[in-house]
Amino acid sequence: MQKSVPRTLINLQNVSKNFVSGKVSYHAVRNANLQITEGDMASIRGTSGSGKTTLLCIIGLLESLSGGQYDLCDFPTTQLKEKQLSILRNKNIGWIFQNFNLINDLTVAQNVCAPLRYNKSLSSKAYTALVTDALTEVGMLEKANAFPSQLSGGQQQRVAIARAIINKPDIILADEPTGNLDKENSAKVMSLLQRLNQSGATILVVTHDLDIANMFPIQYQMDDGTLSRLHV
Ligand SMILES: Nc1ncnc2c1ncn2[C@@H]1O[C@H](COP(=O)(O)OP(=O)(O)OP(=O)(O)O)[C@@H](O)[C@H]1O
Repeated sequence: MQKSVPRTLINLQNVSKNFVSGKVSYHAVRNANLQITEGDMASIRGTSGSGKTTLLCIIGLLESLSGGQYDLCDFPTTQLKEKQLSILRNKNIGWIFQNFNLINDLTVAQNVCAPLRYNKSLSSKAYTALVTDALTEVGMLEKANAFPSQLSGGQQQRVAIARAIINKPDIILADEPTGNLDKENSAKVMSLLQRLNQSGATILVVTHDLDIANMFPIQYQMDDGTLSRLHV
C-alpha cells in the first residue's frame, strides 16, 4: 500500500514584516521561508530582538504580514477576512506562552475550556469529557477546581498546555514555554511536549535557551529577522 505524504501545515513563502513608526521602518522578519509538516517538532532560536515572537505571531495569525505568502493548513491566509482568520486560529492553533496567560479569577477547569466557547454543538457531557481528558493528559485533573494563584509556575504551564490541546488543534505554538520555569519544571514541560508530539501533535517552539532548542529534531535560527535552518 502507498504511504500517504504528510500534510504541510505551515507554509511561509518569502514572508516579511515591517513595523512602521513615523518615518522609521523596522524589518522584524525578512523573507522567511518555512515549511512545517504534520508531526514535526521544531524549534526556532535567536537572540533577543531577532524577530522570533513576531514570526510566531504571524504563524499563529496574531500578526499580519507585510509581504509574502502564508498558507496555514492549505488556507491562503492573506486572502481571508478577519472572521475566517479567527475561526482558523481557534480551530487549528493551540498557544502556549512564557507567562502562562491564565485568567486568575477562573478555575483551572474554566481556563482549560476557554477555547471551546466557539463550539456551540458540544453537549455538556462531551464538554466535561474534553476538559477531563486534557487535564488528565497533563497530570492536573486533581487541581481542576483550584485557581491559578494556588498553583506553582510549572503547574500553571501544564494547565496552559491542557488549554492549548483541548480543541485538538493541528499545531501547537509555544513562545518561550520554559522561560519562567526552573530546570526541573522545564524538563517536565519538555517531556510533556515530546509525549504530545509522539501522539501526533505538531509543535513549533521559539526560545532563546539553547539547551531547550537543541532538544528538537528540527531546528531553525533567527538572526536579525532572517530565518535559517540548522542541519542537525
Ligand atoms: N509592535 C511593534 N512595533 C514596532 N516594533 C516592534 C513591534 N513588535 C516587535 N518590534 C520590533 O521587532 C523586533 C523583533 O521583536 P520580537 O519580539 O519578534 O523579537 P524576539 O526575538 O522575540 O525577542 P525576545 O526574545 O526579546 O522576545 C524588535 O526589534 C522589536 O523591537
